[in-house]
Amino acid sequence: MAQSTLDTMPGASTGTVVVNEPLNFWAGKRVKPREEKNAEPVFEPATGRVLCQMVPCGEQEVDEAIKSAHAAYLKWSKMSGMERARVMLEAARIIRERREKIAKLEVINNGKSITEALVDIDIAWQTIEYYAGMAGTLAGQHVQLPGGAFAYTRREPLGVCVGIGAWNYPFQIASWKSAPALACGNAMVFKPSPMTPVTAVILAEIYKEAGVPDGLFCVVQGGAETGTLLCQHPMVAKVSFTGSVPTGKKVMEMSSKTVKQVTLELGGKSPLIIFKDCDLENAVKGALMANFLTQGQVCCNGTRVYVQKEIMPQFLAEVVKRTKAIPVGDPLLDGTRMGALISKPQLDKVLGFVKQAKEQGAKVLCGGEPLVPSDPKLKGGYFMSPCVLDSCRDDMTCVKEEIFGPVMSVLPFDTEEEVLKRANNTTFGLASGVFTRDISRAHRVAANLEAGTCFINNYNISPVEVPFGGYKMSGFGRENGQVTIEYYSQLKTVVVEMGDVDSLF
Ligand SMILES: NC(=O)C1=CN([C@@H]2O[C@H](COP(=O)(O)OP(=O)(O)OC[C@H]3O[C@@H](n4cnc5c(N)ncnc54)[C@H](O)[C@@H]3O)[C@@H](O)[C@H]2O)C=CC1
Repeated sequence: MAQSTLDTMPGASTGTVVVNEPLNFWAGKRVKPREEKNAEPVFEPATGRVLCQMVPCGEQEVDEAIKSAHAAYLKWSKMSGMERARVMLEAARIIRERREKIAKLEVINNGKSITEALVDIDIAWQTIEYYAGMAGTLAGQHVQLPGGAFAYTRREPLGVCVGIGAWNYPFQIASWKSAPALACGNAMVFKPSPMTPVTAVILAEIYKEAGVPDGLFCVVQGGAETGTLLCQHPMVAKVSFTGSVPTGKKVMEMSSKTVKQVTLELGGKSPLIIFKDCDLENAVKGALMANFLTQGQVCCNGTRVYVQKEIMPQFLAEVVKRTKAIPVGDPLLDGTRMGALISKPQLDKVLGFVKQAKEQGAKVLCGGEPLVPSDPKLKGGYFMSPCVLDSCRDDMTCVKEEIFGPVMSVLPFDTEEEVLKRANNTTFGLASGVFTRDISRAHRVAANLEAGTCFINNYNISPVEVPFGGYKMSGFGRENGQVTIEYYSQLKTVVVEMGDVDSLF
């Protein structure tokens, strides 16, 4: 078996790691690309250096991976929930044991701070542990019918599921999708984003080491073409996708050809509403949490910050002071709180949003500029200073579109009724938040916000036990929580006659 990247990167620091191991995984091992001709460089965001080559899988490779997953599915789905749970708990244990190394590799490929990456890896093993716990609880129902007849339901897996991931949470997304899939008895073929190909294969190695049948969790590398092959493959029963709205629509359309089930976790432009009766200190902290995690590249970020007029001056003064104090730099250093954006095009796109906001009349209170850290090895990195925009209006591009970078847009409001209307005036509906000390108002606002999640007096808390997913064009289906079992399983009804057939003919 090829060496794991984790073994080849001892003492890794920013600017030193090169990944040479094959990044595909099926039939229980890393698989070299068939041909290298479409290889694309993958960059280390903190330095702009080439980290590895991503070689997309073609039709034959995708087919091999799916067939290998199907063979594993036939074995895995026959095991009891408790048997599956034991293997999954072992996988969770191994991840926990290697959390530092996995987190480091994630940072090197993604650019986020090590502090955040460690949290991501912890959430990953917790997700696997949580769904391992649920595997043994999967059960049907018994229904008594007339004349001694009865029916029962069996909760059965779907088969081979496909996971397609985004680049902002590479290892965590792979875990969020695979854990419930595997708990229910499915197999999964996962395609990471072409920009973050290096950690999903570590998860595949760990599942293998924990004892899943060969092929149960496969990784195929590639971009849109490989994703299309996965969505079109007749042996795939379900696609769970995380990414942008336009790609989500394509995934849904392609999956409809063979009536595959689909879960879509798409983008957002979530509102965070701060009332004058809030605890201001907590509201400011909440606004920072809502905007600046993972350099602002988070789908559920609360990027439209509505602040009641009376407290606007105090809010702005405090939020700007704290935003300016965020340590931006080498993401592998413990003291860093903001690393590099994912790519040069993403950085340019975000800076473009800031420029346009200024043209449309917004006031930059801080940040919004390219940043070159003093450490010379970081001079080619994709850094920018976190930005707070004031004097925003609902019709500005920065308030309407998902920026996916560290840019907070602040908007004033007068009344609850007015702010609810404005907050809901969007095609997105992933998340929302409210800060107030008035308990009735908090729940009334939560009930009236059109979004899959509402945070009261906090923001961006996503424990595995609670469902996560969107309203409106932010998608459908859920990840995490008990309900996700329903998105990775199907019910079979078995009707049992105990007497004679009462035929009408
Ligand atoms: N809501 C979220 O969590 C995310 C939102 N985004 C938004 O999307 C923008 C573009 O980022 P991308 O990574 O290009 O997002 P994307 O939506 O194009 O890509 C997400 C995943 O889908 C795959 N994919 C692309 N085209 C496909 C197709 N035709 N069929 C099947 N799979 C396909 C990609 O390879 C990747 O794995 C970002 O700037 C950001 O605004 C990006 C990532 C995550």
